[in-house]
Amino acid sequence: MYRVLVADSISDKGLRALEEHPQFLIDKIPQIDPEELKNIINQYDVLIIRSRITVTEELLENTQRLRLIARAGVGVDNIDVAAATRKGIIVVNSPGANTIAAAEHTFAMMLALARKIPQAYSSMQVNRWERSKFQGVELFDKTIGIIGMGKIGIEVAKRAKAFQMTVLGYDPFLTEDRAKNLGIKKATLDEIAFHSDFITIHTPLTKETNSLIDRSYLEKVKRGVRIINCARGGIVNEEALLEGLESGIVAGAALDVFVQEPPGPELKHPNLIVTPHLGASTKEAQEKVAKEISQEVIDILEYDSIRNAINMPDISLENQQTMKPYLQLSEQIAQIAIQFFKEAPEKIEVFYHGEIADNDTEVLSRTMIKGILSYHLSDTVNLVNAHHLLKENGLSFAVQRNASKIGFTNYIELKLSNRQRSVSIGGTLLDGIGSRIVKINEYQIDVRPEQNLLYIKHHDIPGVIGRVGSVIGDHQINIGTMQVGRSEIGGEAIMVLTLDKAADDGVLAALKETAAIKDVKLLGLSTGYSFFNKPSWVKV
Ligand SMILES: NC(=O)c1ccc[n+]([C@@H]2O[C@H](COP(=O)([O-])OP(=O)(O)OC[C@H]3O[C@@H](n4cnc5c(N)ncnc54)[C@H](O)[C@@H]3O)[C@@H](O)[C@H]2O)c1
Ligand SMILES: O=C(O)CC[C@@H](O)C(=O)O
Repeated sequence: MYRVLVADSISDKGLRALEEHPQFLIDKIPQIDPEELKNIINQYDVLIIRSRITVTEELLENTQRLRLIARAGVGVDNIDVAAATRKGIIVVNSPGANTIAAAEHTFAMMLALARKIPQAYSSMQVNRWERSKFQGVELFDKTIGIIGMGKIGIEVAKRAKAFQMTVLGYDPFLTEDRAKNLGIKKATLDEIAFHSDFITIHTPLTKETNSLIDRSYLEKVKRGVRIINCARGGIVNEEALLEGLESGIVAGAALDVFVQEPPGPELKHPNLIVTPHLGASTKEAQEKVAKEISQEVIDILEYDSIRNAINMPDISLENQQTMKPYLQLSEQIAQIAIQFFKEAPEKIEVFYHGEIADNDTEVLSRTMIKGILSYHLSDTVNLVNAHHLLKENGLSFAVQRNASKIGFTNYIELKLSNRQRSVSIGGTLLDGIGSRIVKINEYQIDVRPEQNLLYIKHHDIPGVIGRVGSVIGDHQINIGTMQVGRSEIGGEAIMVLTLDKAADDGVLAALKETAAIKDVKLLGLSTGYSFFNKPSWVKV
């Protein structure tokens, strides 16, 4: 059972799938205050929020249990994603579900601004009839500059075209071809300033976009420009905007988002219209975001399938079946390799060969890192914080990929090294047969990775195999399979056995007494695979 805290007002209809799922127990506290949240967060596996709650590092310090923060919406600027990543907590959002709502709100704001509807309404509320005071402007034949041509920017562009506006778009990822297909002109930020009658922003708040529309930008705009911000507070510098409105350079502005929400009383001007962060607030969008988030929570926790994580690579439900055996193989390769080390390795190198090299293998790499680090750090390591813990522990990491096959359709090799030693483990997935460990250092083998492997390094002389068999048999342990690999006849060789139960110290000591045996190691492997170390934290 997973416990879920819904700490914001989220559509009940959208949450239905989660509520009806037998594995999830949901508490809804939509108006929870930060102090209460801090006190109870450690009781939950999942936190679902909108933009009201700020998830800080300090809040996360109060939980060892939380594994997933789900943002019912797009912006994750109210979540300290870096702190969540360090703690191994997945952060997901629901991009796209509120795109139409935000694009329509932008248009509602633009029309209200052009026709001074809020001002006219307020005037009539005090029994005035001021027809000439509220003369507006048309959108028809005007130029609109859209900064940020992502999902919402594109929907705004389509609607602007329906109003027969000339559309200029700026986005670092907007290509000439894409602009042409959308029927708009690709422009620079300056061109948008020089030519636009309306400027609307649809970017996230980043270091680059913070105060993007500032005093110096407003010096370049066309006098009488109208500015709309339904993206994030702070992209339009609020003081510069008030100055622009006061001087008349800016004829009007519409803000749905603010540096501080709610904003202070100083953010007022007769030509400034405002809404309290309503861009995503439609019945339809709220149902959609909640439905998407519910499904994501279920998919991640029940099926290890990830779609919209901010701090994890995607692994869709569709390719889950293909990937799962590779995930398990990667983890087992790492577990074998790390058990050859007394001191931690300093360097991790991963080689992907064959068809697998053409795929996004990030999740496999993270699985190997997890397998290596959790040997010492136990279940504090997961796929989310794998890279962070790797850096924190000073290990270097490199990946090489080569689509050409080296004997197998797919081949994964992991090399761990430090100043004392270097170990390479290779594995593959054989069609219809399953996973195999096919290389240990310079030795070719063919071993099915099972829970108990016994590795023996010995001189390639007669009698060793018989001696090993009888020692293990004397200890009442059944041998499943036995594989030998040697570099040259009469030289050094290895033997890898699968055992039905783990060999105890007595077996290992007896084997070590055999003169021809140079090294003996019991390699314990996990069987079954999951992103997290579930048993330790799934509890109600
Ligand atoms: N007011 C609301 O309630 C509401 C609702 C939904 C989304 N939003 C906000 O709207 C914004 C856009 O959302 P979206 O779903 O379209 O996101 P998106 O990721 O689809 O698009 C954002 C676009 O901004 C572009 N961009 C990033 N940096 C840029 C820069 N420096 N200059 C120009 N373009 C830049 C990106 O390349 C991307 O194409 C986000 O900030 C989101 O949080 C607000
Ligand atoms: O939760 C909300 O209503 C705001 C959502 C919006 O700002 C977003 O980024 O998706």
